[in-house]
Amino acid sequence: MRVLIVGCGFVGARTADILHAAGHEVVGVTHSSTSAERLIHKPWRVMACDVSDAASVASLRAQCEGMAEGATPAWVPDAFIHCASSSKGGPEMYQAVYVDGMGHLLATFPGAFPLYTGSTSVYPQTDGSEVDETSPADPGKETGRLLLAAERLALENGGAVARLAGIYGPGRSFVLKNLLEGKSGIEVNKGAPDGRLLNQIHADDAAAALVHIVTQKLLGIYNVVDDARLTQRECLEKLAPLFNLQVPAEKAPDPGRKRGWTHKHVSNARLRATGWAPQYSDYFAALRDDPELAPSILQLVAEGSEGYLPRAENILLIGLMGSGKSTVGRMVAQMLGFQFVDTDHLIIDQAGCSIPEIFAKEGEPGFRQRESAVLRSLLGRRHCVIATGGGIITQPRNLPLLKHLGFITWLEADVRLLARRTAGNNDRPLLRGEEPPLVKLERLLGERKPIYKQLADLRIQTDELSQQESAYGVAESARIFFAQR
Ligand SMILES: Nc1ncnc2c1ncn2[C@@H]1O[C@H](COP(=O)(O)OP(=O)(O)OP(=O)(O)O)[C@@H](O)[C@H]1O
Ligand SMILES: O=C(O)C1=C[C@@H](O)[C@@H](O)[C@H](O)C1
Ligand SMILES: [Mg+2]
Repeated sequence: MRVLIVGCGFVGARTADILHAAGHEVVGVTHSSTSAERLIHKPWRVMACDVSDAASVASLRAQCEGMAEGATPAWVPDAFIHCASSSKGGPEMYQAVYVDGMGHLLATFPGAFPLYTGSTSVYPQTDGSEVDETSPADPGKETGRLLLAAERLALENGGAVARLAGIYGPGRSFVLKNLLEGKSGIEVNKGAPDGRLLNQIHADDAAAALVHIVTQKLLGIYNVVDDARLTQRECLEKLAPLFNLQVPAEKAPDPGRKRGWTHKHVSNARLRATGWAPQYSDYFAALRDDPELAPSILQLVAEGSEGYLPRAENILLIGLMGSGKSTVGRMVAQMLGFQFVDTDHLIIDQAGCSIPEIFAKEGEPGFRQRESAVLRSLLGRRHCVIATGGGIITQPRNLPLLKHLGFITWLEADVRLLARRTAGNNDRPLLRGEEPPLVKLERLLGERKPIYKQLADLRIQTDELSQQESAYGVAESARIFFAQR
């Protein structure tokens, strides 16, 4: 199938990736040549076009036709997906991008199946009711009415509309970002004593839904939302403790909300009945199973102008194999009355086999995936001493999690000492390869040192110290660190 994807943003680019990987011919369209450049590495074609301008859309068609050289028939799309965004503009932008844009695409590609991506914000209900595609959609705001006008164009021309709920994914989650930045509240009023009902969808699931609708040419309107029925209170009461934060206070709904204040639960039953199901049934499943979601938002907050990342009251030990993370960690836990946790042990328990067996069966990538999942599962824990695996810092996605999870100590020791300490057993597959252990440890130190250094709140050179002395140093430094925060 030949598909034109107009608007290759957060959902559009993913949709193009899925279609391309499934063997479809994809042309991705962005609104300017600068935005096209950002997608230059994609395996599908990218073209620039301003959908609000009829001449620009005509030129897009000419560019598509020009793709097929010589005698082969011109490249004409079998379907197009309008998922361009007005980038937060007002009614004029909505009219230009959504309504005029849809009109230009329909006129220019008359034979193509049209899919318009709208929004569940068109349902105006404020009574907490369950809404489906047959429920009244009559938003009070002008912008909402323009979304409906664009929808009508798709429907009247034998196409489909996907009404997307609030999209989140790696790098984007307003709920978590606001919470971490201390900006969230439970928006209550008389009709919603527990705050609004949240209707959300993971970007991967949204993209999979668009692919599902377009490849099957499903007709009519489909809500694209996950399976959860979740009030703001339920969400924040579960989310805040996961990040060691207080549940935010209640507040009045913000009258300036871009798409108005609504309180309804949007049903996905119609789309589910056609065979689509979300990979992430709710937001918490995504936090657990999407390896990038939580780390990316923690990173965003850490980099943000306010830059304050909440740190949980735990102690983490990092460092090379044999540096004493497990041994010293156990002692620190005892000194402070903290619980001792070892990520390597959690991985072994969860996998039901040893680390060398995991490496043999799944390779190092399999082991690293398990290690990241174990780290995510520690979100919300406090008063723990966490001994980590020596290579946990090799995965960039683990770094914001480690930083958030607590006070980080890097245990250092001379590599010859490490080689001696680790010589006695076969639990460390990385030291049982072709390379002699000392050479391997030296190489790993070279690769990892900058990351250990960047991450550590405290470095302890342990060569001359007993295990008790190291443990005492960690415990006292952590005590001071937490007392000062
Ligand atoms: N400061 C120390 N002095 C003497 N021996 C030590 C010291 N720290 C650790 N050891 C010994 O070194 C060996 C390896 O230590 P340990 O298992 O705690 O390392 P680790 O950092 O957890 O390694 P890995 O990354 O492989 O889990 C153990 O036998 C331990 O008793
Ligand atoms: O340094 C490493 O990469 C490793 C250290 C151990 O703790 C284990 O996590 C595993 O053997 C890998
Ligand atoms: Mg260990």
